[in-house]
Amino acid sequence: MIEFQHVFKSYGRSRNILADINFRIEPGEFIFVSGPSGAGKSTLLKLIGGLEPPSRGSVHVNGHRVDKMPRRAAPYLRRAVGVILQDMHLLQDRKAIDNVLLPLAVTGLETRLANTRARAAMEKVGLSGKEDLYPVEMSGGEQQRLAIARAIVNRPAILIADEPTANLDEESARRIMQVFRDFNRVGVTTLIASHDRALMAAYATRTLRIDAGRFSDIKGVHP
Ligand SMILES: Nc1ncnc2c1ncn2[C@@H]1O[C@H](COP(=O)(O)OP(=O)(O)OP(=O)(O)O)[C@@H](O)[C@H]1O
Repeated sequence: MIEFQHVFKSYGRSRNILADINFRIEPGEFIFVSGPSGAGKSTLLKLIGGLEPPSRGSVHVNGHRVDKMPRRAAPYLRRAVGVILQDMHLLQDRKAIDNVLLPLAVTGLETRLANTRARAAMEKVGLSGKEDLYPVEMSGGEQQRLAIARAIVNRPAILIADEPTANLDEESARRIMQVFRDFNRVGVTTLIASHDRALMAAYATRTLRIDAGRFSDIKGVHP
């Protein structure tokens, strides 16, 4: 469950990017966050992932108040929420498999088990056999799937992805969306920020839209 109550967000002394946002997302929902460039889509996802604090209001994730979480609770959130940001932050000097292993390092999982988990995550996103490649040796779509593998290796209950299909050709975008759908089908709550109308028309069941500070919660796609 994700719940925003009277959430405001500004950066420093700038205007409010988000103003009095209220919504609730039930486990297993598949949601798009839409709106023009700069509207605050990434900001909204970052609040859920605990990567930015709200200026006011409360953000609940699985019954925990993210905005009040002490620093030592951050590992909990990192495990509960898989984050795929726009710049994927893949480590270029590490092989694909080592990028996926990274989130497991902090869990203290035994090496052999960690390797099995990382390989399984790569298999789920269709990257079996690419374990030993470096990110630069992979296509844009493959790098995006690698970022997804890294986000799901800890088996999060929630996945948030910021423009995961930007800069991808149609076929790669379709494959990425299929990966999200597969996770959603087994119960993972999924939020995807996008301004690709065709993509949303094909997949959206509910859209949270931010436009010039106005927020709307729409069943299906924004008309
Ligand atoms: N760390 C930051 N410090 C200051 N301002 C920021 C910061 N992050 C975002 N902003 C500003 O907040 C506004 C919303 O940014 P955000 O990235 O959430 O929008 P977006 O809808 O995701 O845009 P895009 O579609 O272009 O990615 C923008 O005006 C941006 O310049």
